[in-house]
Order: sequence, then C-alpha cells, then structure tokens
Amino acid sequence: MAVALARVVSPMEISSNFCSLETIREGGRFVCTRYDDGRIRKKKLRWGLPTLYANSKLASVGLEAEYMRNLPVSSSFVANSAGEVVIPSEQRVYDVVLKQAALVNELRSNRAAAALEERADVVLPGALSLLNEAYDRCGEVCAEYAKTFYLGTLLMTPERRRAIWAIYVWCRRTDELVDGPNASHITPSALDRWEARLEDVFGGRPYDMLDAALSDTVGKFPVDIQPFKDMIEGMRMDLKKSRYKNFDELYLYCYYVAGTVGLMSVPVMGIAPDSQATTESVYNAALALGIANQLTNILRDVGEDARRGRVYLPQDELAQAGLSDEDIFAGKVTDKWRNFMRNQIKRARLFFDQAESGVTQLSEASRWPVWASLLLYRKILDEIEANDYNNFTKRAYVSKAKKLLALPVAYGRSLIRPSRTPPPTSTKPSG
Ligand SMILES: CC(C)=CCC/C(C)=C/CC/C(C)=C/CC/C(C)=C/COP(=O)(O)OP(=O)(O)O
Repeated sequence: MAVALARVVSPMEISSNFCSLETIREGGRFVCTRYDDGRIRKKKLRWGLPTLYANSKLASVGLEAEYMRNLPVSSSFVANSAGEVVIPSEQRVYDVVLKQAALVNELRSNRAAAALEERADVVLPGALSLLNEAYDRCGEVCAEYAKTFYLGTLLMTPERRRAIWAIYVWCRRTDELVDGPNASHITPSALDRWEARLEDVFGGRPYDMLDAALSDTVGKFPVDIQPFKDMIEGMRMDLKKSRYKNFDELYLYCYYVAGTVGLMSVPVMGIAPDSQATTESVYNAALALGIANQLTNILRDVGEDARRGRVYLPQDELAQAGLSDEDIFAGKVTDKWRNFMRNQIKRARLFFDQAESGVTQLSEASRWPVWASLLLYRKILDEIEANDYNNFTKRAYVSKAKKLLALPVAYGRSLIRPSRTPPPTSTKPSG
C-alpha cells in the first residue's frame, strides 16, 4: 500500500523533513510517495528532470514494463536507516546542470555578450603572444592524443576551438593523474593539490602555460568551476572504489568523469541564436552524451578493466542476471552474459538518443563535430554486438572506413537548423 506524503516538492530541496516542503523550482514538480518497504518514489507532475526524461524516453521507444523495472535509467528516493531521504545521483547532478544553465542564460542575453567582447579587448600585446603560444601548445597536445577529436575542433570558430583545446588538455591531465604513468603514486592529497591549483586557474593565477590557456578560457566563456571539481571527485572515486553497487552509483561516476565534459563544453560550443530550447535542456543533452560515451567505454573495456581488478558494472544487475565478478574474471561469453550485455547496450543507446535532441540546438559550427563524435562512439556498441558480446578479449572498434562514412552523415545532420526541430519537451512545461 502506498501512502502519499507530500503534494508537490522539488527533489533538490528534499531533506529529512521533506514532508513539510512544498516548493516549485525550475519547473521540477514531483509527488513523493512512501511505500510499505520504506522506499520513497517520486512521480513527475508537469516538467521533467533528466531522470524522468530518460524514463519517458524508455516508454516512448516501447520497451516493455518488465525491462523498465529491471533496468533503471534512474533511481528512486530511498530512505536510509536513519529515515533520511537519500538524494539520487541524478538529482545531485541536475543541480549542477541548473547552475551551468543559469550562467549561459546570462550570456544568451545580448548585454552579457557585449560585455564579454569588451573584456576580450583588454589584453597587453606581450601577454597576447604568450597566450597564443599557450593555446597552440594545447592544440598540439590535443592533436597528439585525440586526433579525430582535434580534426573536429578545426571546424569550430578559432576562439571556440582553442578554448575547447584548453579544456581538453586540463581533462587529459586530470585523467593522467590516476591513469597515467605516475598513477601508482597518486594519493588523495595529490588530488587536493590539483583542486587547489584549479581554483587558482579560475582565480586568474595559472601555474604554467597550459593552465594559462584555461585561465583565459574560463574568463572569456561562462564556464563554471563545478564540473571541473566534480571531475577531480571522479578521480578520487576511482582511487578508492572498484565496484558499483547499482546504476545510481555508476551514473554518478559517469557524470564525474564524462558528463562533466559535456557541461564544460556547451558554454564554449554555444547554443544557436535561433534555438527555442531551454538552456537546461541543452545541458541535459550534453550531460547525456557524456554519460552515453562513458557507458560505452565501460562496455567496450570490460575485459581490460577486469584485468586491473575493476568491474564498472552495476553489481545488482549482474546478480539479477545470474552473474558475478567471477564470471567476468573467467571471461566466458555465455547466454546469460549476452542477455546482460543486451540490456546494458540498450540503456547506453537511450542516453545517446537523449543526447541527440540537444545537438541540433548547438551553434552551427559546433554541430558537425558533435554529431560525428556521437555517431562514431555509438557505433562502438554495434561493434560489441558484432563481436557477439565478447568484450573480454576482443576490443570493439570502429574501422577507418566506417568512420569516414559517418562524416557525411554527421554533416547532413548538422545542417538541420534548430528552428525546424521542436525543442526537447522534457524540460518544457506541457501545459
Ligand atoms: C550534445 C550536446 C548538446 C553537446 C555536446 C557536449 C559534449 C562535447 C559531450 C561529450 C562529452 C565527452 C567527450 C565525454 C568524454 C567521454 C569519454 C568516454 C571519453 C573517453 O576518452 P578516452 O578514454 O580517451 O577514449 P578512447 O579510449 O575511446 O580513446
């Protein structure tokens, strides 16, 4: 039996005394209901959050109820043993989305854009050439480590392109802390120092050339520090955690290490002036692309990760499928594994679908590279299927020929203008 606890509450503001709250914030309206088993479920009233957006997407692609029960794309509010409500990862992440959207909304007004141009003019000539050098170095790093991505950035305007390089280089350096050659020496305190340094970058006190480029970028574009800090948090998580209890935990990890990249990129890539979409719906799409990419990466690298003692798959879903870590370490493709993988791939594709709606809303020059990366990364999922789900010993990859074929398709899609596409409905009022 379900007991209705509150009428309309915003999930962001739910706390242990949530029953008394009745708030409407940024269009997120929910009814919370506590069930006999102590779980508290939310139900959307009018406007959606990414959680519910993903759920409605599930419904719209006609997936059966059974599948929706077994394969969460989101999680419910859960009361812990102290009776407090634990806020699911997606709500926590959505708070960051709203903050980013607010910053960009400011810029979408002409006044803010004009102020930005004025600020860009005040640069000393000597400093300018050093800065250009710093950006060129970022471009070189980007070209060296991510060739396809680098080529994509060449399609953007020069200002945007170099800002994306600076962000890419910072992400790469952050990732190298836990994945690079010195990874075994990295401690949480090293990450704390990296975070302090990040604050200096945002405060206009860069330590080195590469930092200087990022410092300039964050001064020019409405990029907030939170996604950067969250990415460092993802590295902390990677240091101390090698198992994920459920999809909610995995989702948070994917947000930290990849969803953040989407949030960092949108303010630089820009939203098309003729876009009718809400800023937060574009951010949701960017977040979804980061999550989709990371889920794909995880599914591709199951064997490789297992050899490092890591399993980035929801433990509860493995158990439901009759599988355990031992099966993963044994690396045998069985029917149970195939079924499990089918569902994981399905979910990753839903995040790609969710991302698609936002790409069209981006500024014209940014659409092609983003479409290309979306189509190419999604193809890795097809390749896992083509390998008969053997992601233990075979690395799914997209051949050069397929990559080349995807480019004109991506170009064709990038020509679709935002005004011809109805904005994503999930974050828009329905009535
Ligand atoms: C959709 C909209 C509105 C905007 C686009 C926003 C963007 C750019 C989102 C993409 C975010 C992104 C690139 C996340 C990183 C994901 C990821 C798994 C990267 C993997 O990096 P590597 O580990 O170097 O991958 P490979 O091993 O495949 O080379």
